[in-house]
Amino acid sequence: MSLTREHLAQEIIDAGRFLYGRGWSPATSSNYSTRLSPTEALLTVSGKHKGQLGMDDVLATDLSGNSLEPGKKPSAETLLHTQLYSWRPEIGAVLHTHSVNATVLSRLTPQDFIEFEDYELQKAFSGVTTHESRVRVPIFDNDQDIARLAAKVQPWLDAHPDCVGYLIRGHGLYTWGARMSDALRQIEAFEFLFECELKMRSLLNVKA
Ligand SMILES: CSCCC(=O)C(=O)COP(=O)(O)O
Ligand SMILES: [Zn+2]
Repeated sequence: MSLTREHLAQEIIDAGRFLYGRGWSPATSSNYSTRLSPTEALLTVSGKHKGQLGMDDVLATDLSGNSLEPGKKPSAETLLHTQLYSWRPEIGAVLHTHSVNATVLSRLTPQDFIEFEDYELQKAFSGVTTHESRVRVPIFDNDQDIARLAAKVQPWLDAHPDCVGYLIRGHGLYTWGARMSDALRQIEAFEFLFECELKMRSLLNVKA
Protein backbone atom coordinates (compact mmCIF):
# COMPACT_ATOMS: atom_id res chain seq x y z
CA MET A 1 0.00 0.00 0.00
CA SER A 2 1.50 3.38 -1.00
CA LEU A 3 1.36 6.18 1.56
CA THR A 4 -0.34 9.52 0.81
CA ARG A 5 1.65 12.74 0.43
CA GLU A 6 0.11 13.94 3.70
CA HIS A 7 1.27 10.84 5.54
CA LEU A 8 4.79 11.13 4.05
CA ALA A 9 4.95 14.84 4.95
CA GLN A 10 3.92 13.99 8.51
CA GLU A 11 6.74 11.43 8.69
CA ILE A 12 9.21 14.19 7.73
CA ILE A 13 7.73 16.60 10.30
CA ASP A 14 7.90 13.95 13.03
CA ALA A 15 11.48 13.04 12.06
CA GLY A 16 12.46 16.72 12.37
CA ARG A 17 10.94 17.02 15.84
CA PHE A 18 12.73 13.87 16.98
CA LEU A 19 16.12 14.73 15.45
CA TYR A 20 16.00 18.33 16.66
CA GLY A 21 15.06 17.06 20.13
CA ARG A 22 18.11 14.80 20.20
CA GLY A 23 20.36 17.72 19.23
CA TRP A 24 21.28 16.15 15.89
CA SER A 25 19.58 18.80 13.71
CA PRO A 26 20.25 22.15 15.36
CA ALA A 27 18.51 25.26 14.05
CA THR A 28 17.98 25.24 10.26
CA SER A 29 20.62 22.55 9.62
CA SER A 30 19.75 19.16 8.11
CA ASN A 31 17.34 18.02 5.43
CA TYR A 32 15.02 15.05 5.12
CA SER A 33 13.13 13.32 2.34
CA THR A 34 10.90 10.40 1.43
CA ARG A 35 10.23 8.80 -1.92
CA LEU A 36 6.92 10.06 -3.30
CA SER A 37 6.85 7.85 -6.41
CA PRO A 38 9.37 5.97 -8.57
CA THR A 39 10.41 9.31 -10.12
CA GLU A 40 9.71 11.89 -7.38
CA ALA A 41 10.88 12.74 -3.87
CA LEU A 42 9.24 14.77 -1.10
CA LEU A 43 11.89 16.95 0.49
CA THR A 44 12.28 19.73 3.08
CA VAL A 45 12.15 23.32 1.87
CA SER A 46 15.52 25.11 2.29
CA GLY A 47 16.26 27.11 5.42
CA LYS A 48 13.46 25.85 7.67
CA HIS A 49 13.92 25.17 11.38
CA LYS A 50 13.81 21.38 11.47
CA GLY A 51 12.20 21.16 14.90
CA GLN A 52 9.29 23.33 13.75
CA LEU A 53 8.38 21.97 10.31
CA GLY A 54 4.82 22.30 9.07
CA MET A 55 2.89 20.74 6.18
CA ASP A 56 3.94 23.60 3.86
CA ASP A 57 7.65 23.08 4.56
CA VAL A 58 8.04 20.16 2.14
CA LEU A 59 7.97 20.06 -1.65
CA ALA A 60 8.08 17.53 -4.46
CA THR A 61 11.13 17.29 -6.75
CA ASP A 62 12.03 15.06 -9.64
CA LEU A 63 15.03 12.78 -9.29
CA SER A 64 17.27 15.32 -11.02
CA GLY A 65 16.58 17.65 -8.09
CA ASN A 66 14.25 20.05 -9.89
CA SER A 67 11.44 21.58 -7.83
CA LEU A 68 7.98 20.51 -9.00
CA GLU A 69 6.40 23.25 -6.87
CA PRO A 70 7.19 26.75 -8.11
CA GLY A 71 7.57 29.23 -5.27
CA LYS A 72 9.14 26.69 -2.91
CA LYS A 73 12.93 26.52 -2.68
CA PRO A 74 14.23 22.97 -2.34
CA SER A 75 16.97 22.12 0.13
CA ALA A 76 20.43 23.23 -0.98
CA GLU A 77 21.41 19.55 -0.72
CA THR A 78 18.56 18.15 -2.81
CA LEU A 79 20.93 16.40 -5.24
CA LEU A 80 22.45 14.35 -2.41
CA HIS A 81 18.97 12.96 -1.71
CA THR A 82 17.80 12.40 -5.25
CA GLN A 83 21.03 10.65 -6.26
CA LEU A 84 20.27 8.03 -3.59
CA TYR A 85 16.72 7.45 -4.90
CA SER A 86 18.16 7.09 -8.41
CA TRP A 87 20.91 4.77 -7.18
CA ARG A 88 18.66 2.24 -5.43
CA PRO A 89 14.93 1.86 -6.12
CA GLU A 90 14.33 0.27 -2.70
CA ILE A 91 15.42 3.42 -0.85
CA GLY A 92 12.30 5.13 0.53
CA ALA A 93 13.72 7.74 2.93
CA VAL A 94 16.93 9.77 3.30
CA LEU A 95 18.04 11.71 6.40
CA HIS A 96 20.86 14.23 6.70
CA THR A 97 21.83 15.48 10.17
CA HIS A 98 24.43 17.80 11.76
CA SER A 99 25.28 16.32 15.16
CA VAL A 100 28.22 17.49 17.25
CA ASN A 101 29.70 13.97 17.25
CA ALA A 102 29.46 13.51 13.46
CA THR A 103 31.04 16.93 12.99
CA VAL A 104 33.88 16.41 15.47
CA LEU A 105 34.67 12.82 14.47
CA SER A 106 34.80 13.66 10.76
CA ARG A 107 37.13 16.59 11.49
CA LEU A 108 39.38 14.51 13.76
CA THR A 109 39.79 11.76 11.16
CA PRO A 110 42.47 12.49 8.56
CA GLN A 111 41.66 9.35 6.51
CA ASP A 112 38.81 9.36 4.03
CA PHE A 113 36.82 6.79 6.04
CA ILE A 114 36.10 5.45 9.51
CA GLU A 115 35.44 1.81 10.20
CA PHE A 116 33.33 0.21 12.92
CA GLU A 117 34.20 -3.30 13.99
CA ASP A 118 33.06 -5.59 16.84
CA TYR A 119 30.20 -3.36 18.00
CA GLU A 120 26.94 -5.27 18.58
CA LEU A 121 25.02 -2.17 17.46
CA GLN A 122 26.35 -2.58 13.92
CA LYS A 123 23.44 -5.02 13.56
CA ALA A 124 21.08 -2.02 13.53
CA PHE A 125 22.29 -1.35 9.96
CA SER A 126 20.33 -2.98 7.14
CA GLY A 127 22.09 -6.10 5.92
CA VAL A 128 24.43 -6.48 8.93
CA THR A 129 23.83 -9.66 10.94
CA THR A 130 26.86 -9.92 13.24
CA HIS A 131 29.27 -7.75 15.23
CA GLU A 132 32.00 -9.71 13.41
CA SER A 133 31.77 -7.40 10.43
CA ARG A 134 33.29 -4.12 9.32
CA VAL A 135 31.10 -1.13 8.54
CA ARG A 136 33.13 1.34 6.53
CA VAL A 137 31.81 4.90 6.45
CA PRO A 138 33.42 7.15 3.82
CA ILE A 139 34.22 10.77 4.65
CA PHE A 140 33.96 13.27 1.81
CA ASP A 141 35.46 16.73 2.13
CA ASN A 142 32.82 19.41 2.48
CA ASP A 143 31.99 21.38 -0.65
CA GLN A 144 29.51 24.22 -1.21
CA ASP A 145 29.15 22.97 -4.80
CA ILE A 146 26.65 20.17 -4.16
CA ALA A 147 26.72 18.87 -7.76
CA ARG A 148 30.50 18.47 -7.46
CA LEU A 149 30.11 16.75 -4.08
CA ALA A 150 27.42 14.40 -5.47
CA ALA A 151 29.79 13.53 -8.32
CA LYS A 152 32.38 12.42 -5.73
CA VAL A 153 29.82 10.38 -3.76
CA GLN A 154 28.45 8.48 -6.78
CA PRO A 155 31.53 6.33 -7.57
CA TRP A 156 31.74 5.27 -3.92
CA LEU A 157 28.06 4.23 -3.94
CA ASP A 158 28.51 2.32 -7.18
CA ALA A 159 31.55 0.48 -5.81
CA HIS A 160 29.92 -0.21 -2.40
CA PRO A 161 26.30 -1.32 -2.91
CA ASP A 162 26.08 -2.24 0.80
CA CYS A 163 26.99 1.30 1.95
CA VAL A 164 24.68 2.41 4.81
CA GLY A 165 25.75 6.04 5.12
CA TYR A 166 28.50 8.60 4.69
CA LEU A 167 29.98 11.61 6.43
CA ILE A 168 30.80 15.02 5.01
CA ARG A 169 33.79 16.43 6.88
CA GLY A 170 32.92 19.14 9.40
CA HIS A 171 29.35 19.04 8.15
CA GLY A 172 27.25 15.95 8.92
CA LEU A 173 25.85 12.52 8.16
CA TYR A 174 23.74 11.03 5.35
CA THR A 175 21.92 7.76 5.83
CA TRP A 176 18.83 6.12 4.33
CA GLY A 177 16.46 3.19 4.46
CA ALA A 178 13.51 1.47 2.86
CA ARG A 179 11.19 3.41 5.19
CA MET A 180 11.56 6.46 7.41
CA SER A 181 11.71 4.18 10.45
CA ASP A 182 14.73 2.39 8.92
CA ALA A 183 16.56 5.66 8.24
CA LEU A 184 15.83 6.86 11.81
CA ARG A 185 17.11 3.59 13.25
CA GLN A 186 20.34 3.99 11.29
CA ILE A 187 20.78 7.60 12.47
CA GLU A 188 20.49 6.38 16.08
CA ALA A 189 22.97 3.57 15.44
CA PHE A 190 25.46 5.94 13.81
CA GLU A 191 25.18 8.41 16.68
CA PHE A 192 25.77 5.66 19.25
CA LEU A 193 28.84 4.45 17.32
CA PHE A 194 30.21 7.99 16.81
CA GLU A 195 29.99 8.57 20.54
CA CYS A 196 31.67 5.23 21.34
CA GLU A 197 34.44 6.00 18.87
CA LEU A 198 35.08 9.48 20.29
CA LYS A 199 35.08 8.13 23.87
CA MET A 200 37.46 5.33 22.93
CA ARG A 201 39.79 7.81 21.23
CA SER A 202 39.78 10.20 24.16
CA LEU A 203 40.33 7.41 26.73
CA LEU A 204 43.12 5.92 24.65
CA ASN A 205 44.41 9.40 23.84
CA VAL A 206 44.35 8.57 20.13
CA LYS A 207 44.56 11.57 17.82
CA ALA A 208 43.14 9.86 14.71
C1 LIG B 1 22.62 26.23 8.63
S1 LIG B 1 23.12 24.69 8.03
C2 LIG B 1 23.78 25.02 6.38
C3 LIG B 1 23.09 24.28 5.26
C4 LIG B 1 23.08 22.80 5.52
O1 LIG B 1 24.12 22.19 5.63
C5 LIG B 1 21.84 22.07 5.72
O2 LIG B 1 21.86 20.90 6.00
C6 LIG B 1 20.51 22.75 5.55
O3 LIG B 1 20.33 23.21 4.26
P1 LIG B 1 18.85 23.37 3.65
O4 LIG B 1 19.03 24.16 2.39
O5 LIG B 1 18.32 21.98 3.43
O6 LIG B 1 18.03 24.07 4.70
ZN1 LIG C 1 23.88 19.99 5.77
